[in-house]
Amino acid sequence: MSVRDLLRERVYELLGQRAYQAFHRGYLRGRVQSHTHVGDTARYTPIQYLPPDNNHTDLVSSDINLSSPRGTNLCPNSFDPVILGDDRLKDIEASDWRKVDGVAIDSCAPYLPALREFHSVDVYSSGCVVITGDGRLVHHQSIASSWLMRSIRLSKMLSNILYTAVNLFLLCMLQAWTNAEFYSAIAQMEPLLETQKQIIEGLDKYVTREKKRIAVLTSHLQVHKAEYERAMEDIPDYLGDPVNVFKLIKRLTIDLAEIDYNIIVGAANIRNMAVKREDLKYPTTDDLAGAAQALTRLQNIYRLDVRDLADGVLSGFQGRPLTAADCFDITRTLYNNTDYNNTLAWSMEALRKFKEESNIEHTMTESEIMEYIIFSHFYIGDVKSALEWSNKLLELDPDHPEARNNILRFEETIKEQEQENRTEKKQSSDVEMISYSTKLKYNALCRDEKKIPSEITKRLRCRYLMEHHPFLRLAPIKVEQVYIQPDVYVFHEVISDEEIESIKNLSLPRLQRALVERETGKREKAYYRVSQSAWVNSTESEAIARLSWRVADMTGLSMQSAEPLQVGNYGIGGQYDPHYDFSQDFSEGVGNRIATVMFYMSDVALGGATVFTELGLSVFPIKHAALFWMNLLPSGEGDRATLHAGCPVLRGSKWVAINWLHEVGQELLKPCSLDYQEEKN
Ligand SMILES: O=C(O)CCC(=O)C(=O)O
Ligand SMILES: [Fe+2]
Repeated sequence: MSVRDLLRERVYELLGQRAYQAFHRGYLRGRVQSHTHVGDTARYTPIQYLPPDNNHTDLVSSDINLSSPRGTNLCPNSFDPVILGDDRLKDIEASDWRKVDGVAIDSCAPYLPALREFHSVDVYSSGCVVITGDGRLVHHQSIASSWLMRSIRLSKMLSNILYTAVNLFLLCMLQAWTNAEFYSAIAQMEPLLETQKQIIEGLDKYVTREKKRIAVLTSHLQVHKAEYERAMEDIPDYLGDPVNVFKLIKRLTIDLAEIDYNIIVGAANIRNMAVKREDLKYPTTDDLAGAAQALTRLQNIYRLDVRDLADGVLSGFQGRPLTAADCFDITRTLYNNTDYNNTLAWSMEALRKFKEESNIEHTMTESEIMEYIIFSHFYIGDVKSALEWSNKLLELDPDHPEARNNILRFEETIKEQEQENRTEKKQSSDVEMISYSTKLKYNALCRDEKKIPSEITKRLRCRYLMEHHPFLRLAPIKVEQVYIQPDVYVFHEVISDEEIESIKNLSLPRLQRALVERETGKREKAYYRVSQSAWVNSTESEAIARLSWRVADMTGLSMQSAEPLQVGNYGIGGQYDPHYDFSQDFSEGVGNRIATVMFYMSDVALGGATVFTELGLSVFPIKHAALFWMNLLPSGEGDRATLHAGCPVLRGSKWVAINWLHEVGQELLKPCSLDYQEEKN
């Protein structure tokens, strides 16, 4: 097949009947080009087919991008045929240069769909030259320019829509935020994986679209640069060539329109991304703060090295290391929480990792990390170190806008401090609810470091409980005594897998951040109780009703005044600081909480012990078991030896179900066939 035949065939294929006729009528000349594909952008290198009689063959751009803005390559093949014959050029020069009044045809239609959509003219195609329905050739600048105008209007419209979409999105998120908290319960985290899945899918599509778009823009950029360089070599010579003039105009009209269109498409892509998010659940900055605090809690209680944590090592478990960006995000969150000691530790890690990750493009800079180091030093009260780091910062970034001022400020502060002979240590804003010695005991017990005295351990017994119900004669309960006076028991295998599942399922949709009662009587969130809980009633499910009977059998107490079952789930770092279960005020109605029965509905891979700080007792969760103790002395007064806590979960998820039994109904009963603990003097 001759090149000309090939050309004819391609013209027909690409441009359809009308163009084919035009071609035959001699309106079209062309040349076949070889091509290579770079991504989605085809680059064209002319091969020789130059009709000997035609002096204007160079009019064809040799570097045209054929990708459509919507990502479909409308012209995947190597054809770029719109060449004006001499006679047609004359036509154009004479009159119709800027007029379009019919059907346009040419080689390639990068923004054909847009033209179709935004123009009432039936545009078949577009390009540097169009052939009108009656066979006239016109430069289609008029299409391009009116389209440009529309693009501007459209882009304004799009940005308005985008703005509204973002607002809507934020509104929806706000609505979701009002009742959702994620970090405080592992069970709440699962929907976030669905969110992540949706983000992956949306982002994947978005990135693919954007890559195509950027490829188009990149290709334009390259053409612009190359032509500009060529022009700069000899401007009069370049502009003296009419072909160059034409091409320059073309680039600044049609090509520019395409560039503009691609930018608008980018905005539309973003809008589509945002809209998809409405139905999903998103954590908030409070969750981020909670998760960062959880990490520092684990660090403090389990004596974890920040460096280990940053490298993903959790008490010997090798997990995923954190990146410099992760460490920096933790740094910022802690700083916002005014936790300057931990900010310092994490900013140092961020800096270390930043230097290690020299091959990664970071969104933060080394200077920014150093700023956090400087200010955490300053707020801790170590102004000398703040000064030292400010000097380092200035060395790194001599134009840093703040460094010099900070140095002056720190130098002055140091002088003042020396004069006053004092150093001001700023404290973290957290108010400790428990004494420092209790905190230390709590931490040690969480690490399982304390041992109960041998005079207690040697008296502890394990036995089968059979006496409270005839049924127990057939299936006695295994009771392990873990402390004496106050008596603390573990009942083994007292809740089945089916019961656990049914209770979890019932409570899952109701889980909410657990609250604590303030002195004012108001129930509020508190950093010292980080978990989520839900109340479930024995009338709601057979499993709960059964459990309630079992509690009565196990303890020998009445359930007459018991509270509904409280189901709790802890997230990573979730905990409950040392507290009493009894109320310290006079309790009316059903009386005070006389006893606690806590079912463990999960094992916990690491951490999560229930600890009694006054007793030196740590009980690690064993799935299917229940912990039982009496909170009140026989006098009805609260037993302060029952001060207890739930340690932070270091790895895994902790599920508990707690029954608090009240005084009313117990008058004639004795618990567990054992005596109340002795009243202490
Ligand atoms: O989770 C724990 O181990 C203790 C929980 C507790 O003491 C409570 O919820 O009152
Ligand atoms: Fe408790």
